[in-house]
Amino acid sequence: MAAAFGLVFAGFVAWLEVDQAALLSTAARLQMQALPYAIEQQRLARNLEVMRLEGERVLAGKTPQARQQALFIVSLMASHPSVLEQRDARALATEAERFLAAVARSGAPDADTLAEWKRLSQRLSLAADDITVDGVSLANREAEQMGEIVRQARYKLRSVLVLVLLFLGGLLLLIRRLLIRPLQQIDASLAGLKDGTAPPPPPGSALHEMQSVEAAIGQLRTVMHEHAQTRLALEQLASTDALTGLDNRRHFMQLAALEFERARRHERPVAVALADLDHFKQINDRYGHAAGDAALRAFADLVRATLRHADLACRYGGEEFAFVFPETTPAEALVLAERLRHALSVHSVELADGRRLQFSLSVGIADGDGLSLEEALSCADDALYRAKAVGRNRVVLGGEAGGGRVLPFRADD
Ligand SMILES: Nc1nc2c(ncn2[C@@H]2O[C@H](COP(=O)(O)OP(=O)(O)OP(=O)(O)O)[C@@H](O)[C@H]2O)c(=O)[nH]1
Repeated sequence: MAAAFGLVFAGFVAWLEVDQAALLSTAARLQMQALPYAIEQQRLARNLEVMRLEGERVLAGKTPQARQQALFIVSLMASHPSVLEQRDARALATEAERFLAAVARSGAPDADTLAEWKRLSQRLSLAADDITVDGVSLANREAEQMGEIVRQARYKLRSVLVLVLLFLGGLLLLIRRLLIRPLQQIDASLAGLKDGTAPPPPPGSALHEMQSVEAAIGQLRTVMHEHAQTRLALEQLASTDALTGLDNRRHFMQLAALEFERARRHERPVAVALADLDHFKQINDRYGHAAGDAALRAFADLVRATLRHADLACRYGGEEFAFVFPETTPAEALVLAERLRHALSVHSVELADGRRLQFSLSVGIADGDGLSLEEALSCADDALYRAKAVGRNRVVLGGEAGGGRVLPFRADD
């Protein structure tokens, strides 16, 4: 496009240069020929006019001296180089000079002489007019030609201006299509690349360099997406118990500490619980380790289905599980734990050989109010110990909330 524009533009410039040369040569002609010619013709016309006027004086002269003086000037004009150079003027001037010389010699003119002079005078006057017009018309023609060249040049300049505007408009459109829009798309893609989910910029540019950038962003997106997936997977691994899918103990302790801090700051209730599957060793021994694993997974599913979304649950270790119940009083925690215990008591796990396995749960609960997380867990551990001690498959509220007593909370299954 730039090359085409350059060619057309150069053509216009060359065209304008032709006009400029024509203008210069016309101006030179006007200066060197037309104006001197006009001045020469003016001089000739003036001489003929002077001849005519002096001829009038010859005819009107009262004395021979006056007529001779006027005739002398007539002769001077008739022999002027400007008159002699022009054939028609010279002939007319000679004719007038001879006629006036005769008149000057003969004295007072008669009617025929006056009539003859009148004709000669008219011819002199007309010749002077014609010569004046002729001199000016050449200069006029040259001046008109210069005006025409200037007018043409103005049209051409306007055409060049329109061409330049069209080129600039086209250039802007191209820049927008090939550079600005792809850059905006690349910018949007870069802005959304943080999580690796941003789509790569659609191919928007015909420019090779821009396509390379777009392709690089597509690759970067893929790498970042994989990186984000890997990071998520690692975070999951680092915070989740592989067997049950519940939070692991380390992650649980972090979340629980935050929850305790929040409850303490806002003076809100919070409760904790420790749960232990009963006689789990027997399950392993009787049905095998895989059955024990299946039981642990089934219990985790039950936890997820039974507890509220805001409750925290983790595999605390082995067959032991820990819970934090935010915004929950000890009495409400008892209800929650009992709901879980009851759900397990009516649940059975189908083993690989088709047999169904049933097992129970003991839970110790503690009020977190005024305690640290560790203190509350220790209190719940005591309650769990008591639940085991008084027969298992029950929920026990420990600490002061339990009134210093073991409170078996066992519903009828
Ligand atoms: N299958 C399986 N068993 C586990 C896992 N973790 C711990 N155990 C077993 O769980 C059993 C826990 O037994 P104990 O601590 O004696 O307690 P228990 O048999 O449940 O008896 P109580 O707690 O007093 O009711 C051990 O035999 C462990 O090997 C596990 O991930 N999978």
